[in-house]
Amino acid sequence: MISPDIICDAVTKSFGATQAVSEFSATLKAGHTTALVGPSGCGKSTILRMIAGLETPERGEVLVGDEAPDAVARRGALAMSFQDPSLLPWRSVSANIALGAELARKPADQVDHLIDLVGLSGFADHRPAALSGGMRQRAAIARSLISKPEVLLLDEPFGAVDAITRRRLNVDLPPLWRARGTTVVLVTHSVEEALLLSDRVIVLSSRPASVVADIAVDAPGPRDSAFLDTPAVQDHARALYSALEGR
Ligand SMILES: Nc1ncnc2c1ncn2[C@@H]1O[C@H](COP(=O)(O)OP(=O)(O)OP(=O)(O)O)[C@@H](O)[C@H]1O
Repeated sequence: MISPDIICDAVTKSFGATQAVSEFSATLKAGHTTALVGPSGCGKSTILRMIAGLETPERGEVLVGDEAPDAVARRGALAMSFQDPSLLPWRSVSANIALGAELARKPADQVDHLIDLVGLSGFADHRPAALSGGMRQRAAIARSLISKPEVLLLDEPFGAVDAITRRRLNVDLPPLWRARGTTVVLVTHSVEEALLLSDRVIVLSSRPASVVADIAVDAPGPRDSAFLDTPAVQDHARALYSALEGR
């Protein structure tokens, strides 16, 4: 699979009188995971939605490789997992996960593996109403992974997941998308999660979002909770908190 760079060129977006994003520019490298962190309401989801082709910039441009985002989505190469999992209530967990492949016109050949990976073994035949919010979110993550997308957009994907499971998913899921060479953009409120999952963390200002810090997280090898205790990563965490606090 050849994943594309994502290029945001001076992207600006307003909703009526509310300017959500101002002149946001960044090239998000192919096969890398980039985290966007910033204060609540600063415009992170709006940036992600423009990369997904769900919102159109009023000025500037988003390109995924050399294509417009909606073209990439139409050919089934882009998947997104939202804060709100939006599963189909009449479908089982496994059928909801398979839907990610059906919509992308790809084979649904990894449903059981993904159910295991997100810790939903034993719930494959359950309907979403029989799951907790965190379990529904995990099903949505599996649904976004099944089509093996070139571009994966994750908006607070673990927000409702309990702390222990979240920690496990933070360690278990990235090897899957890294092995596939997926270009991933992640929105998270957690500095620790951003450091565990990402090659690069972009800190955004309060609304309208613009870049206030841009930190590369170079770390070959596996990342687990011990990784967060290493001096280099603690330096990154301090720099990120300073940028978030505007110091
Ligand atoms: N469809 C919309 N219509 C009107 N205003 C919107 C719309 N989408 C976003 N906004 C506004 O744009 C601003 C940025 O919203 P956005 O959801 O991008 O922030 P965020 O950084 O993702 O927030 P959070 O971290 O709380 O999820 C907010 O003031 C929000 O109210």
